[in-house]
Amino acid sequence: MWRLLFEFSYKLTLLGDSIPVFADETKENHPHALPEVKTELLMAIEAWFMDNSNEDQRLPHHGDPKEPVSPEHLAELGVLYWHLNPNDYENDEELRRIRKERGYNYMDLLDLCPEKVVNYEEKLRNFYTEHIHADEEIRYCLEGSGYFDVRAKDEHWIRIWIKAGDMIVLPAGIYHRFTLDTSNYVKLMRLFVGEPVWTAYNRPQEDHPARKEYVKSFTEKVGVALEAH
Ligand SMILES: CSCCC(=O)C(=O)O
Ligand SMILES: [Fe+2]
Ligand code: NI
Repeated sequence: MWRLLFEFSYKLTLLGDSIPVFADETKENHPHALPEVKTELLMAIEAWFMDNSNEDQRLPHHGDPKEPVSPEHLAELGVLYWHLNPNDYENDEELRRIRKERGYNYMDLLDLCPEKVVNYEEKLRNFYTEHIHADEEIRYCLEGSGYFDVRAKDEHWIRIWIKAGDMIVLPAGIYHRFTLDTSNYVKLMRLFVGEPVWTAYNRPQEDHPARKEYVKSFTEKVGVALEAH
């Protein structure tokens, strides 16, 4: 049953444009507007404000009460999202179109497990150290799951749960970090424009051009508090 629903929602996304799927956008701007229940199926990504506890980073860290974050809110921070079919990524027209439109001509696969990654523990520690990049960070989850945390207004962390089929773009200059969840495994496709540069600049980076540009582009909507970061 759920598998059917999933496949249905995936087919619906194929009907859409190759822009990120947002619930409101689907409802209001498109001629093929979908009823509420189907719209919810399109909102495959789950995101929420994190609590402040120092417990295991691989736990969900929901607030009490839970505070979900919408795809529109993520878009205001410059975070983009698509849901694709992870079982056929080699022939996926939707992926091809996104890559073409956004110039993502480089791609590789990262299997995040101790057997396949040199300095596994150290890499995981670095991923979870708050940082920025000079370019977009584009990740497409093919298997497993994990958390991307991004900084929002007033120093709050938003936790984005990516699972198979979720593709996200973090804009250049956004403070973020990554951790595995309790499933302890993720397989990611990494995309890039041109020769990849994975350099991470740990916070603080207020004078980094990408940071300045990010603050300039995204403060209007998220408020002046971001400037203090
Ligand atoms: C495992 S990919 C996510 C980690 C990260 O932020 C990065 O690679 O820069
Ligand atoms: Fe990163
Ligand atoms: Ni559409």
